[in-house]
Amino acid sequence: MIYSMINNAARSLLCEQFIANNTIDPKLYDRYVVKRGLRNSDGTGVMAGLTNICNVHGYVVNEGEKSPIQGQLIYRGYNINDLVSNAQKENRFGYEEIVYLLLMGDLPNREELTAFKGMMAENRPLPNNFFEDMILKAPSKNIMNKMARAILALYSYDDNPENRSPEYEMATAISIISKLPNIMVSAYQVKKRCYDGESLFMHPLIPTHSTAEMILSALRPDRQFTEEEAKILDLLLMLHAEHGGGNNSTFACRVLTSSGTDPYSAYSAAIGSLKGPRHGGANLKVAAMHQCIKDNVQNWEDEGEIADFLTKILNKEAFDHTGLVYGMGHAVYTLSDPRAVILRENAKKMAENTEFEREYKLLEAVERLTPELFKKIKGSDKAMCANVDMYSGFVYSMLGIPEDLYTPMFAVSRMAGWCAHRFEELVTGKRIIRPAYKAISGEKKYIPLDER
Ligand SMILES: CC(=O)SCCNC(=O)CCNC(=O)[C@H](O)C(C)(C)COP(=O)(O)OP(=O)(O)OC[C@H]1O[C@@H](n2cnc3c(N)ncnc32)[C@H](O)[C@@H]1OP(=O)(O)O
Ligand SMILES: O=C([O-])CC(=O)C(=O)O
Repeated sequence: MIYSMINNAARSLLCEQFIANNTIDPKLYDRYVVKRGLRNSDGTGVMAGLTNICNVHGYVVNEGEKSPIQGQLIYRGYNINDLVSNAQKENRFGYEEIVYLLLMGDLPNREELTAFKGMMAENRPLPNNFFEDMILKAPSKNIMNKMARAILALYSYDDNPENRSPEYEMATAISIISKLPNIMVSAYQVKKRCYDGESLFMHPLIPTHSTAEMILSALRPDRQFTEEEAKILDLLLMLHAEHGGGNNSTFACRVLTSSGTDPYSAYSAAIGSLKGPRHGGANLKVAAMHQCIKDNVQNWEDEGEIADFLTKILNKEAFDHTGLVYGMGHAVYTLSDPRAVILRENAKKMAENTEFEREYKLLEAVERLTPELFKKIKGSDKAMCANVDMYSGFVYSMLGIPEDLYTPMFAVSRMAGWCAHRFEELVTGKRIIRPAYKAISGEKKYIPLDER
């Protein structure tokens, strides 16, 4: 049921008027040299700031020409491949170390890491009555929506939410990063009870758990999980934690921060942005698209048949009729997104000799076939690769994590990056972010009501 009391006929009429008065001729963007989506004509982003936090490296510009390269992701100077492989070599969880690295600016030593993990564990519980008042009441079918509202609601539980001192901001950031997984799982349990007719259970937290272990333990009725499962979830958390200042959600966080507003407003806005299907919400869309391909392609090993269906998607004749192959394409990466490379390898290993193997091969065929089809259909020479959202949902599904949590898991991890960028904006930005819009409306003489 829609709460709006505007009937269909009125809605159509208002929309018609809106469209008639609001179309903008695409040629005007060129005439006024407007950088649509804050992009230069070759697709590179307009430089909007400086950052110490992360380098997303996806192409080189040589004598004015953009050349594709294999993608690299560097957190605070450390290559993501090194961060991941060293945590794996030492057989330990890596996400908490990455949170420390992003917030504080360098890797923690053993004592610092132990103390930080303790701080995160202490901060996981929600304030008194928060679950009853803010999560159980007014549930949402969409966990991203509930998480954004829960973060905003935390403002009321903070004694001094307008304190902008770095010490206060740091404490707030650690508190929110630690609480968000708990908020996510709680919101999901309530959603299942209210909308799916399932039982609600709320296991007590175990303070010694890493973030990945806490999530698996809280989600499963019997609290059981294997070490291997927890390490894969930890890997997903490490890979999603940060992606520079220009991605849509981080930029949203920086835009809000630059106005001087409170952290709860800035972080909830970032969650709202990440929810979008062209950003973090793409992992959910990939799952739906994968299902649609499985339903419509009879022989999953027939590349011709898969290519025909992808052609229909690209021509807006199938799936959600947007023409987008979700999980493909990136604003920065050209030949590869290093996160998708790592996730593909892990997805392959997990699926081998299991019921998931055929599905993995189908997804991999989508990744392989789409770039050529895209070039042919669009007549574009844009290099296109799979992005982080291509395989993440599939890995979550093999871990038994429900689709409702695909994008929320991304938000839980990325909160670390958003917090680091908020600090950087507070400390180094010092200007309200305020680009310009060229007005093309012209001027009109006011007509009195009776004469219109
Ligand atoms: C965590 C993340 O946010 S990763 C990205 C997740 N998003 C997705 O997977 C959604 C699918 N991909 C996309 O929509 C895009 O590739 C984006 C948003 C990720 C990046 O977009 P950009 O590189 O900036 O490309 P841009 O938006 O300029 O598109 C250029 C053209 O290519 C098309 N295009 C880009 N990606 C795709 C795609 N995956 N499938 C079909 N067409 C595409 C666009 O529709 C556009 O067509 P148009 O000129 O007819 O309007
Ligand atoms: O960088 C981007 O535009 C989107 C992305 O991959 C991310 O935020 O992880």
